[in-house]
Amino acid sequence: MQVSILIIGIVAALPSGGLSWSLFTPSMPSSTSATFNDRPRRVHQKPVHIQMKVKVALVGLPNVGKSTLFNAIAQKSIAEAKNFPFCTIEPNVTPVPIPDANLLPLANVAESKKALPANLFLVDVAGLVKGASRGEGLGNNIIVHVVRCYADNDVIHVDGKVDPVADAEVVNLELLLADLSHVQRRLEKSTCTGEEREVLQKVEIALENGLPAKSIGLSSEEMRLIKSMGLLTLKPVIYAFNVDEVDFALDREGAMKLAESYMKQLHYCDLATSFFLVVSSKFERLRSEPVLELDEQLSFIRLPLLVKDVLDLALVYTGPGVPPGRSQTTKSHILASPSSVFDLAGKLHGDIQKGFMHAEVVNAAGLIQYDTYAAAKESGTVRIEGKEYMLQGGDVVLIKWK
Ligand SMILES: Nc1ncnc2c1ncn2[C@@H]1O[C@H](COP(=O)(O)OP(=O)(O)OP(=O)(O)O)[C@@H](O)[C@H]1O
Ligand SMILES: [Mg+2]
Repeated sequence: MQVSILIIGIVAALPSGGLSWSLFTPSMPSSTSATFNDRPRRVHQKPVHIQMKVKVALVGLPNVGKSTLFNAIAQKSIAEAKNFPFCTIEPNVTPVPIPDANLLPLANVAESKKALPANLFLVDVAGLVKGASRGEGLGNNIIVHVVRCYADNDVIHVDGKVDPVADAEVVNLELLLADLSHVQRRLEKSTCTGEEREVLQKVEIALENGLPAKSIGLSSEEMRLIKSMGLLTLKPVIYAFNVDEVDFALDREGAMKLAESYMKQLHYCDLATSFFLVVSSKFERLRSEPVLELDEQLSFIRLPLLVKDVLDLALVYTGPGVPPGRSQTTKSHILASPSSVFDLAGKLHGDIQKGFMHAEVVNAAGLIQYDTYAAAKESGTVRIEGKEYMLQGGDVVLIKWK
């Protein structure tokens, strides 16, 4: 079995509009920093409504390593990853747990038998090629665009040579064209009127000029009007530059710098809402259990964490406080943002929402200071909230219902 690495670094567009290094490899100097100053900055646009089931699509040219990365992140050999283009035809989907340092301590406090992390759903789609825009990635919340950087001559490249920027642009253009044809089809319909038509006309002009829809700074109201179309270029993008594992092991900083320079050369890309990682997807040291805790050795698990940050997902917990014997599980949930405690009750069970009386709420970090839920309650750390209470990330919730 080959022992190899997959290490990730990120240059992320911060909500402030600036770009800064955020590196997770311990050997990288924390002072490393870079800013893209050569493009106009736009305000980071967060998606307004997130589904409970968060889907992450891996897109890219054929044979760039999407399925290999999919298997590495899922820690299972699910997708066939072989050295020939269009190996993947039907999409593969797998749940991927979001690593969460709070979950096991909370399960201890709750005396739960099981700890269930919140999952993202990773979707490995067929390779995209020039002129074949079919809207892959529709229905997903975020796109992870896998770009081949590894040079291995034995692995076939659809265009005969490895050129990360040219490859990424082919895919970006395909995403733009898929949206353009989608928007134009909608505009042809007589039912497309008023404000919706105005927004789509704006989007059409942007797309015709090679600009992703998200780059034009649509308001939340405008986003809402066209949300059901699921336009690809409105979704946040994480570029995953898939590099040779040996090169990356020898010079991580060099690989990061190179990836950063690729980002700067992209045209059909909105840098303000784009993020990148450097990965070496040929990671074959699979585990039998999903990875729940952060582990620097297995730093590919940073991808789910980055997705969580980019989509601004809040995690809340249930389980602690339920009398031992009744609940066996401490569970983490991804919330649509913003969500009330009443919404969460509905997600748990219709009867719990129907019979909702009040909720006990405590912050996870506060609760794990105590040995038991009862001790936290006695100390006054646990609050009582009504159904309008808007949940905060890190809330531990016990719903009282009749
Ligand atoms: N970092 C890497 N270094 C070297 N080889 C790699 C790397 N990542 C993937 N490969 C190899 O590239 C080939 C294609 O990988 P994979 O099947 O994952 O691509 P894919 O993008 O899913 O392709 P398709 O679109 O055809 O389904 C495989 O032989 C895989 O082992
Ligand atoms: Mg594949």
